[in-house]
Amino acid sequence: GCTDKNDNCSFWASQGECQNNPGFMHSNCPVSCGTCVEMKEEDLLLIENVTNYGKKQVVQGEHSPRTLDVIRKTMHYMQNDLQKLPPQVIAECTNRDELCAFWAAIGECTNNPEFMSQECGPSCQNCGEPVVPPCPPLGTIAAIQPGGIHDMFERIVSNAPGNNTDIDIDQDMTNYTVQILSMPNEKALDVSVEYGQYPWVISFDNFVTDEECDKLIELGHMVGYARSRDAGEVKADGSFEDIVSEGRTSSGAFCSYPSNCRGDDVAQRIHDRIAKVTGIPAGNSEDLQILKYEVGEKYGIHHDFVDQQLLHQCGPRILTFFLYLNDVEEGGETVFPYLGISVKPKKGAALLWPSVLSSAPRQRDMKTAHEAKPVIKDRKYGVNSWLHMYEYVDLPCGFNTPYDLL
Ligand SMILES: O=C(O)CCC(=O)C(=O)O
Ligand SMILES: [Fe+2]
Repeated sequence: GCTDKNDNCSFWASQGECQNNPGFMHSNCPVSCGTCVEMKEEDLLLIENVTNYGKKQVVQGEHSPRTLDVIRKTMHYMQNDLQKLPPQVIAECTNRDELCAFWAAIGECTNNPEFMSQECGPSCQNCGEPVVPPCPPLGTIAAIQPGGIHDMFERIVSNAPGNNTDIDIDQDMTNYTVQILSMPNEKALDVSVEYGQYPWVISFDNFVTDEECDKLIELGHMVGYARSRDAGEVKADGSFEDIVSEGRTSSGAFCSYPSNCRGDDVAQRIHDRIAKVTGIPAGNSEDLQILKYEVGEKYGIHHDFVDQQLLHQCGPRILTFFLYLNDVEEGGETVFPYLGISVKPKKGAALLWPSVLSSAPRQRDMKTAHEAKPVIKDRKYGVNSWLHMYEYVDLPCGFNTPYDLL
């Protein structure tokens, strides 16, 4: 029958996740999303028949018609086309997950081809075919070329209005100053030595006004700060366990359009300001993740780069723009253990660092692993803006659902 598969379903639904993350929600929380459907006799038979080719398929929610369509095509493919292929291919061709047909119906065969070919050959009707990595989506271009991160940081440092009185600040810009916490030495421009080089890390003062800080905190409360899920929980596609916030005990709220947050004037102004300073379009930023740490809460050492996103249309996270929304009496520092950097939270301040190498912007820069120290006295509020290589907002980012629920 039609049931919710997670205790948090009704909470997530109340936060607008049915609209925000329909892929994940409609298959896991159909009751809370109100998307259970009555199945026809012939459809039930179809679902029964396709179990000859792997796991029984889940058909639920508003995507049911398209999911059934995939199953019909799967049956035809398995009974006709597949039979012309070598026996080893036939033997390997099976749906290994109950969500294969659903994923195929929402476009994952093209958005996430490596995973889908492995797990869901019948549903994608491509058993034995070589995997073609996804092209960058039409109409968007890579935000950063090799060397571009280095150039960007140099530009940000020399253009900071508070450091340089020649720069006019327009209406929505603040009079921020910039300090360099880490930068490559001269040889950084020689690509071949970059692995041994230090990355850029810079901090900003007065990047966000007091009023904007207060508004962002309030938006977080409006959306609702949800406690991070425990590390090790199996994700919708079963493969993200070790990426998930190892050691995060704080709470977070994603400032999305469906939760009436991303469209807010202040949220938009912050996205625009970050875009103006970095030169990376606002659409390449994930929804602002507003964080709340109570006394004792922390985020253990981790890296913001997510390997699986290399296969997604949005591409990897290339930069983290982190905002501090309040002064914290004690604790709560952001620490980069490999760089000897420790930053104390300060209202309106910000921190910018790359997740990737400037010379090879699809490769993780291990040196920017970092942690948030436990808050000792007070409460800490912060914001993540994760900037991607490609457009994030208007195009599907493969399986962004599991991250969006962190
Ligand atoms: O709270 C901080 O200082 C850093 C948080 C962080 O690294 C993250 O959320 O990925
Ligand atoms: Fe982080």
